[in-house]
Parts: sequence; C-alpha cells; structure tokens
Amino acid sequence: MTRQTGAPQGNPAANRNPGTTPGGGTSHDVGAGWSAGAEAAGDAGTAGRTGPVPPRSVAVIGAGTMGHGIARVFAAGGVPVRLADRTVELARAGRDAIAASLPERDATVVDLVTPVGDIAEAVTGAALVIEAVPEDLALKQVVWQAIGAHAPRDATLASNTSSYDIGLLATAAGAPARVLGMHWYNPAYLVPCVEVVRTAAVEPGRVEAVLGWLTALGKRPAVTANTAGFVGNRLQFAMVAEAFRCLAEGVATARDIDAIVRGSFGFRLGDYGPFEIADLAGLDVYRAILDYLAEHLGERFATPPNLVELTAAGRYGAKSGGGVYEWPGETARRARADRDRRLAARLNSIDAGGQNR
Ligand SMILES: NC(=O)c1ccc[n+]([C@@H]2O[C@H](COP(=O)([O-])OP(=O)(O)OC[C@H]3O[C@@H](n4cnc5c(N)ncnc54)[C@H](O)[C@@H]3O)[C@@H](O)[C@H]2O)c1
Repeated sequence: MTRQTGAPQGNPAANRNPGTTPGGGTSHDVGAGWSAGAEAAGDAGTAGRTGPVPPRSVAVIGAGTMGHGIARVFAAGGVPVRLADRTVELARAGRDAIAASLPERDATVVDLVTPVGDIAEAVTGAALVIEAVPEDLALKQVVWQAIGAHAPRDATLASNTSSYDIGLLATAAGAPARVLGMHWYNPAYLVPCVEVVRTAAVEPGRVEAVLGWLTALGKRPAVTANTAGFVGNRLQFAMVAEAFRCLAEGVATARDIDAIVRGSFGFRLGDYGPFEIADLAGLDVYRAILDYLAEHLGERFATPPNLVELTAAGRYGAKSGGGVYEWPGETARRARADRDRRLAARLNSIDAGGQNR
C-alpha cells in the first residue's frame, strides 16, 4: 500500500496530509483532518487571498436541496451564478432558499444569483457547470445531453451525483474530457469537504482547476477515483448498513445506536480520519479486532490484505514509529497531545452549545 511520509507532525501548517489520490499522486494540499481548524468552514470570502481564485461564472442545474446550497457557496465568494430548474419559479424558490439560509439575508450574495428556467440559458458563458438534479439516471442523462449541447466549449462540467458512474453522464454530454464529479455534502455551504471525482477520460488540468476554485471558496476538496459511492458514501453507507443490521438484530435501540456513534468514534471523526485514528490506536489492535469480527459476523469484516501486510511488517502505527503514516521522533507524543487538545475543545464547544445529549 502507499505509505504517507512526513504525515502527522503536530504542526497544522506543515502537516496537511494530502491523502492518497487515485493515480497515486499526492500533489495537492487539501488540509485533511489532522490540520483542520485553520480555515473557517463554509463559504468564506476570498478578499485578500493571493492563491487560487474562484471561477468567473457558474451555472448550477437543479435548485433543490443541494443546488441552492452549492449556488450559495459561489455567490458568497463573489461569483455570478445562474441557478436553473425545470421552471423559473422553481429556480426562484431556490434563490429564496439561499436568502432564507443567510444569517443576515445578505443582498450582495442573493443578487449574484440569477434564477432561470432553461438549461441553455443557464450555461451560456459559464466557466463551470454543476448538475444537481435528482438521482435518476435517465433524467440526468437527458439533462447532460442539454448541458453538452449548450455549454461553452471550454467549460468544465461537473455532476453532484451521489453514486453514478460519471462516465455515463460524460457520454451523454459528448464531452468526456471536460466532465468530472463534484460531490458536495449537505448543507453545501457548511460542510467543508467536496469530493472531486477524477475519471479516466478527464483531460489534464481540469481536476486541478476545480481544486483551486474550491480552495479559493474556503472548501477542503479531496480527490477520488470514479467508483461507486466514491469514498464518502462508500464509508458512510457501510456504517449506515451496519447500523440497520444492529437495529434488526436487537443489539440496541435506534436511539442508543445514534448516541453511541455521536458520543464515541463519531465524536472523533470531525477531527481525525480512520487512518489517523487507527495509527494512534495501534494497527495490531485493529487487526485483532477485525479478525474476531470476521469470525463472528462474517466476511464483510475480513481483514484487508494491506492491513495484514502492515502488521506483518511490524508497522503498528505511532507506537512502532510507522503504520499507515510515518511517525518519526517526537511526532507520536506531539500528536497525542494535539489530539487531546482538539477533542477537549470539541467537547467544550458541544457542551457550550447545549448539544450534549
Ligand atoms: N440531498 C443530499 O444530501 C445530497 C448530498 C450529496 C449529493 N446529492 C445529490 O445531488 C443531486 C440532487 O439532490 P437533491 O437532494 O438536491 O435533490 P432535490 O430533489 O432536492 O433537488 C433536485 C432539483 O432538480 C430539479 N430538476 C428536476 N429535473 C430538472 C431538470 N430537467 N432541469 C433542471 N432542474 C431539474 C428539481 O425540480 C429539484 O429542484 C442528486 O444527484 C443527489 O444524489 C444529494
């Protein structure tokens, strides 16, 4: 497996784990969990930034739950947005939802959003087109035909699909070299990560341009390959499926399952990803747990060969100086101190918000 070198060092600026990109590249700095905290989540403005800049104009197709939230992110970054739906009235409803979601009903943001009832009109002059119509493949393919027919020849075209093969949409558009996935999470203006899905056919530079645009808007993008569920939904839905199984087997009530996730491993997930947590816990421990779970709960818990390989090589994580990440010198001690500080701050903020259920 690919090992990440120079990973957790306890210095937020220097330790942005780039993550393993599908092509094996680790070139972009996305500020993964270990270094979270420097940027405000959501649609931060771009004033004073000297790095990446947002796209000059955007069309968002579908003004529902996701479309209006995505449109808000760009408008809040100063980007003119054409927000399209089946009718201009539905598109106006999307713009109204943006206005209602803004703490101060900021007119400068809302005024940058133009509702339209027609895809051809929406995509005219757009540097970036984002499709966010319902998860219905036949519907999406019709919409993608229209996008392909009318979008400018140099526009980057993105789908917010949660699960579909981006290649099917790219084919419908007739422009595979310009199509990629852009998987946002709800609410789009608050959840920092956007998965950027790199297809085999997308031309060099498109993915990198999107990463720059998102970074300019205060987002924390990460790259995935074009596989079912990408990374986020693959992991999230593995948990959801197991939660339903626990419920069906009477292991706990729905309320207790939610409380366990919120208050235990889920409590850490806002700050740490699975590999960071596993390296600090001990990969030998994780392997032993998985071996037992596989024996008692079945093959879906089978220990993955790359975990077997690491433990067989004596790479147990922070305690052995290396696991998924490298842990030279004092890094493990510093990372544990950093973890305790972060989690204490998280606990305090939850308590302060009165949300500790
Ligand atoms: N809801 C989520 O949490 C979430 C998260 C990530 C990704 N997604 C994905 O985002 C996409 C949109 O999901 P949503 O939850 O926003 O759905 P939604 O139903 O809330 O919104 C879809 C919008 O698309 C519009 N629409 C339908 N046909 C259209 C057409 N031909 N032209 C233009 N607009 C059209 C609908 O009128 C509606 O306003 C789906 O692919 C979904 O899987 C959803």
